[in-house]
Amino acid sequence: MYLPILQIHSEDMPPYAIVCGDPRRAKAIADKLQNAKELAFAREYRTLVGEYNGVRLAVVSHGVGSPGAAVCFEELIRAGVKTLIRVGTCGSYHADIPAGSLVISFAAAREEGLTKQLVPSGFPAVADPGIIAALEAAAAEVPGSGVVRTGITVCYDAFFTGVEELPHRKYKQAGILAVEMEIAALYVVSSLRGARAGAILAVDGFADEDLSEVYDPHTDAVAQAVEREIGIALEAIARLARSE
Ligand SMILES: O=P(O)(O)O[C@H]1O[C@H](CO)[C@@H](O)[C@H]1O
Ligand SMILES: O=c1cc[nH]c(=O)[nH]1
Repeated sequence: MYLPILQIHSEDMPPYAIVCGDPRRAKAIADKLQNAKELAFAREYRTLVGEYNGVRLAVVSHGVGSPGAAVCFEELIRAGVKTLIRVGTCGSYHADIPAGSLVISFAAAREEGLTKQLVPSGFPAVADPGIIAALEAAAAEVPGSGVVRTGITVCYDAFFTGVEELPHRKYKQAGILAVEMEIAALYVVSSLRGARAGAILAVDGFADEDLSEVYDPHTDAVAQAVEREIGIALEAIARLARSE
């Protein structure tokens, strides 16, 4: 089967995939694989395949924001991908989860618009527990400094605030760890289409006004956290593959 938006053939796709927003991050992840090959680079969707410790996997960029990312997730699942791990960045709500920390998201509050067009408001955006366990186990093994926390994240469409206030204060008070823009789509689409998903995020700053300073996602601390989460996601996939 030919997937017209990603511009890939399902026959070329393995059952495991790492997904991320940035096409350059996708290439950086694929550079850690053996026999890596780029299959397509269409719009924001860069698809590469390779092997990690004998496990074939794809690495695919989905761009910024849920509608475009959902197109990517839908086509990957149609192509036969069964396990998707998002390796992203996020803004933290808490002073003790500063830039350079990692957040494993086991569920997402659905503050974006895309999933409202797919499922009723009561439908949860949840990760696969096996993937979360594999990410946590891999995080305990992959070296690196900095906080690693597992919890709930919130998914927005807006990155910059307009004249309406984003509900940061309420979600922070409710114990949400961090904000990003695609996990709700990933978890809902995966649930609907019979795939399993999880996500790990590198904190690149603070998301709300109480804590925010100058936003700079290009620091050494963030780069090191991204490097570490890539290692954790690859190890998690190796663990999942070994257990199957
Ligand atoms: O680093 P990525 O994977 O792109 O994730 C986060 O970064 C982007 C915003 O800068 C959004 O896509 C958000 O979800
Ligand atoms: O969506 C995002 C991603 C990274 N950092 C943020 O503050 N927000």
